[in-house]
Amino acid sequence: MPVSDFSTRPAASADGRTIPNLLSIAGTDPTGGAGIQADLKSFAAHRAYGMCVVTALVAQNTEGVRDIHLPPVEFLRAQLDAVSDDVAIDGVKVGMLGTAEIISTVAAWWDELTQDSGAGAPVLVVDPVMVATSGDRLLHAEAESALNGFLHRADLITPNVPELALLAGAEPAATTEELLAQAEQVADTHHVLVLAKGGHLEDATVTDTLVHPTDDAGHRPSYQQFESPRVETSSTHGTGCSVSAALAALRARGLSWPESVAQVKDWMTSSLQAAEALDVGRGHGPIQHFADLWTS
Ligand SMILES: Nc1ncnc2c1ncn2[C@@H]1O[C@H](COP(=O)(O)OP(=O)(O)OP(=O)(O)O)[C@@H](O)[C@H]1O
Ligand SMILES: Cc1ncc(COP(=O)(O)O)c(N)n1
Repeated sequence: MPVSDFSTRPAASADGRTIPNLLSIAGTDPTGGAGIQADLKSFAAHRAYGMCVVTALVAQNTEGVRDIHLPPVEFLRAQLDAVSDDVAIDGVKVGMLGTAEIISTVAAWWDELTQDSGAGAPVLVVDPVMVATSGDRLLHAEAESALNGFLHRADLITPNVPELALLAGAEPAATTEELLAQAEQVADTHHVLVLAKGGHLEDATVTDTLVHPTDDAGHRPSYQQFESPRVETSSTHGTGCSVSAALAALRARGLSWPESVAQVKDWMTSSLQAAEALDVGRGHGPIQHFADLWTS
């Protein structure tokens, strides 16, 4: 956890910029609902300038993943350097990493980028993408321990129910209580703030919870819970990607984590409600990122 204070952070405008520069490091979805394509829409919906570095080219659609092509890691590093040699980055969202080699390449770049920056480091949100909604694996099973070794760098991680179970080495939680116990374990293991997302539970209310690690005195700040009504829709492809990108953007704009989560939950509810106006694919369709913008 590189940021000592979990609740406040200077806005990107502290050095004169009012529109933060946000980078997504993730895989692709040619149907535009998940991965990098979702992240860029989410950055734009939250008034941030979006940039992207591709970790994996994924031949997928709303029905599932067909194939994955991994560019050489030297080329991944070249993409990362091309951005950071030129642009002041205010926030980074990391999604699909795929392999241990990709994880160590991104980690080395991040460590060099931030070695002297202290609290001035970009916001880092890690969505520990492992398995797609369709059930297809997006992270090699043998890379799970490498992903565990990456997480302490993050300001916030945003696992869903199955991802939190894999990180905690447990069965997927069936209740919010089980989810929170796993989140506490993961928060303490990696000393990182966890947003435990409840989308995969079946309650009529979807609850996401910010779970802090214990501090040096063994004290854990109280949970902050964010509830919203469950929207009945099959258009949930890319919700996790979109939420993590939105949180990175709002935090880089200077909102606290609780303010960011509250705002993103409201936005996600309207994006899911408006998704039926889209007609994209036969499987799990995308959300409507711009529902609040396209009012006519
Ligand atoms: N049906 C729903 N109605 C309202 N909010 C939802 C619904 N499903 C998910 N959300 C919200 O969307 C976000 C993503 O939740 P979820 O737990 O589904 O993550 P995820 O599994 O990573 O997403 P993805 O479907 O992209 O894999 C959370 O903020 C959650 O509260
Ligand atoms: C490149 C990429 N990253 C992440 C996801 C997860 O999204 P979902 O669980 O909604 O399929 C995905 N399908 N593809």
